[in-house]
Amino acid sequence: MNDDILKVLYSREQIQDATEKMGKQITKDFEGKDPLVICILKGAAVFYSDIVREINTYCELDFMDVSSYGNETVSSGDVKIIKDLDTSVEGRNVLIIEDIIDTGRTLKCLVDLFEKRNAKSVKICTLLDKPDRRIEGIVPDYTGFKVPNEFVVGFGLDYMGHYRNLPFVGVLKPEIYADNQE
Ligand SMILES: O=P(O)(O)OC[C@H]1O[C@H](OP(=O)(O)OP(=O)(O)O)[C@H](O)[C@@H]1O
Ligand code: HPA
Ligand SMILES: [Mg+2]
Repeated sequence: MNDDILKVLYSREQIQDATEKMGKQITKDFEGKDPLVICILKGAAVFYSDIVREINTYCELDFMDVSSYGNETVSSGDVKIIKDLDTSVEGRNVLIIEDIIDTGRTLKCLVDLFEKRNAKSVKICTLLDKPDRRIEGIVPDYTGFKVPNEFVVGFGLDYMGHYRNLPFVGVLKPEIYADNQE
């Protein structure tokens, strides 16, 4: 698996530092607000487990599974809810945790949904932001790194279901993508 990586963009240590910084700020901003901290599966799972342990105030955790990429490197634009929240967002301060904002379609759909469900506030924390590819006007409140316009994998992010377990964020060798384009 490691042989498929062309280059590492963000190491485990760099991600850890960024996560600690974001956690400190989130702790300050959400003190006394008892936020509902939502993990957007599957991509955010790895980052989520780290960031929630840096939030040093009362909060509740919940999970939602949405998907728009399937096995492609380009969003289908069709955001499907595979598993909804167990908790009501009505009157709650919501903090969405994502691995990456790319076109912004996933988050636009989620922010609209939580506003329609009468959340008190909706904020976004993302490990990675790829602003060059934005279609929807989504701006995160907490960002780990701005990434160049490349398809990245690792730390929760997949290509065809693989590489989520890499402990860093990197770029695959071009032949890996080419091998899958028939
Ligand atoms: O800004 P966008 O263009 O919408 O892309 C970002 C979304 O795409 C990926 O999820 P995906 O739909 O691939 O599902 P996954 O999290 O299960 O991998 C990623 O985890 C984000 O949720
Ligand atoms: O660059 C990416 N990598 C993996 N999954 C993604 N989903 C949106 N953008 C990406
Ligand atoms: Mg996702």
